[in-house]
Amino acid sequence: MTLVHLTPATLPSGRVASSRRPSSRLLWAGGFALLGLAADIAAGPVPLVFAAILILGLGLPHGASDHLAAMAGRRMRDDPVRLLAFLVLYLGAVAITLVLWHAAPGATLAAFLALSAVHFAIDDVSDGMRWAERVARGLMPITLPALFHAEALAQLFAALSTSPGGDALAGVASFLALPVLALASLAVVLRLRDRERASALELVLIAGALLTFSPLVGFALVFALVHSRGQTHERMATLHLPTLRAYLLACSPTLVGAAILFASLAALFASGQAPALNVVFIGLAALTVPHMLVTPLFERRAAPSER
Ligand SMILES: CC1=C(/C=C/C(C)=C/C=C/C(C)=C/C=O)C(C)(C)CCC1
Repeated sequence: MTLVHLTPATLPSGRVASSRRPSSRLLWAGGFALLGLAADIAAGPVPLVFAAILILGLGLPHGASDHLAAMAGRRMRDDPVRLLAFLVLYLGAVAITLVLWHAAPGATLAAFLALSAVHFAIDDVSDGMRWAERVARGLMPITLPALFHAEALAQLFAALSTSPGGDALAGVASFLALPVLALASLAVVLRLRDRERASALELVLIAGALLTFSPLVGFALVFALVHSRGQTHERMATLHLPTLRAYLLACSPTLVGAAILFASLAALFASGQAPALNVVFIGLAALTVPHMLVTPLFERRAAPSER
């Protein structure tokens, strides 16, 4: 529901509400979509750079508070052992993912995509069960690009695994794309029935973006503008940080660390010594694995007052 939130204010219940009007949110989304279109038309490395900026700039902040969610309201200096245990487990999950990816790239990419679908399905619907919408929101980013960009998707999946692995996964995505589109249409109808036009429109825009743009650009737009934005606002509410400024300040150690890491990578790219792009991608994907475990494990406990 994130095209629906932008400038938050804390409600008496502790939840975060938006003071942005839907029309202004749509304008923002339209502006980003135009940039995405320009990136796809420019081709070459531009779509990749556009996707990287969007994913890192707008996508990263929602995961930067994972340690705060895990501390469940405690201050770090009050429970350093918990923080240390969290960091060890977090980095351990990253390391295990990297080892698995090295040992069995095809199977690990498949598991990563499945876990991501579950993550989006859990996080991106906040009101009620809505099974059709959950399955659609989970699977759309992975399957819909296969309808009109099957070859590009297969190439990306192959770069992250093996050539036969990439073809097989893109084949599964193509097979699922139409049923997923049908589920998304059902979800739109159900939202319209409930007079929730903003949610219905958001679903239509997600599907439209994933069908239209190249796979990386479409994914980056949906990930940054829908998933990450929604989850940033959820975290702000859960952690009782009413403004974006307060949230970013609370996450600043992670954000500064990430900025140093990505600036070093950019410097390596500039000097021609960078690791292969697929290695960078796999590293980023591995970093999201513990993040995907944090929400179900810790988040609901972080704000007992909201239960
Ligand atoms: C569909 C698709 C991709 C899948 C990305 C996924 C599934 C990312 C998941 C990220 C998560 C779960 C972040 C959590 O916050 C690639 C590889 C970019 C290639 C282009 C198409």
